[in-house]
Amino acid sequence: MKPAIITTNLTKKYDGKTAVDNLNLMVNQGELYSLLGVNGAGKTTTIKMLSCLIKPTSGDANLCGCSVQKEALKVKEKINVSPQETAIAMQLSVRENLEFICGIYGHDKSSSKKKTTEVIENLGLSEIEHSKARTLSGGWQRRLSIAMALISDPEILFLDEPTLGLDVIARRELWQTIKSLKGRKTIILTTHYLEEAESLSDHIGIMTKGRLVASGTPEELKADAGEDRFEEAFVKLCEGGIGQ
Ligand SMILES: Nc1ncnc2c1ncn2[C@@H]1O[C@H](COP(=O)(O)OP(=O)(O)OP(=O)(O)O)[C@@H](O)[C@H]1O
Repeated sequence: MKPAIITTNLTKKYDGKTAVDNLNLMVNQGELYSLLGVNGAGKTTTIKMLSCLIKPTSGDANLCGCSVQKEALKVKEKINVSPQETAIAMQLSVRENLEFICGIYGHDKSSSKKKTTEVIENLGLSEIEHSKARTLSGGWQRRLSIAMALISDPEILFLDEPTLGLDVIARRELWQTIKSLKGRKTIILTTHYLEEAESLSDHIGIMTKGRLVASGTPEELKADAGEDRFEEAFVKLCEGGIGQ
């Protein structure tokens, strides 16, 4: 398997305070990797550095062969982000939102229609394609937000807390959408829902105070912590930092 992301001593300091501390992780192409950690652990800062929204203080990350320090523009062509705060135009329909994004990426009218239809079909949005975004439930809005991020055909997709605030049914429906992308895209997910990480991830990294304190498959992490339940393993690994 080829690596999609390799970070080397990736570090971010804010006014001398270290938010991400010499992070070394590797994510293989086509896998779903979850970054977990308690509030303030450094997950969002890591995602922001990997998606070139902020510059690392030191160290580097290589995404699909390109350095975030030296080739940020090339990295941006290969990735996309479905952010926590949705970037949907509420007065537009689902189709109009997607066609608008196609325009930003330089598609002409007929190619926009074709690409939009393809993404609508792939993400199961057909029944709501003509609904105004503002009339959609939170779950549908998140699905539209992911669809918008897929218009550019990114090799790597970042999903920052994609199911935050969704009810349990909508959350599980979104899991199906995310599962349907597995293997086709490299996905980096942050979440506070441990059951979600356990159910969806190929590999999980656990961060505490800016450092990666454990990494492995959900089964490996449970075995490392000597726990049957993932939640117990997570707490133990956060506190003890074993299992690297
Ligand atoms: N722009 C900023 N300026 C100063 N400090 C910051 C900034 N952004 C983040 N931090 C600090 O960096 C640390 C890591 O924050 P970060 O948001 O990456 O954590 P997180 O794991 O994503 O947390 P959460 O789960 O609450 O979203 C925290 O101590 C935070 O206060």
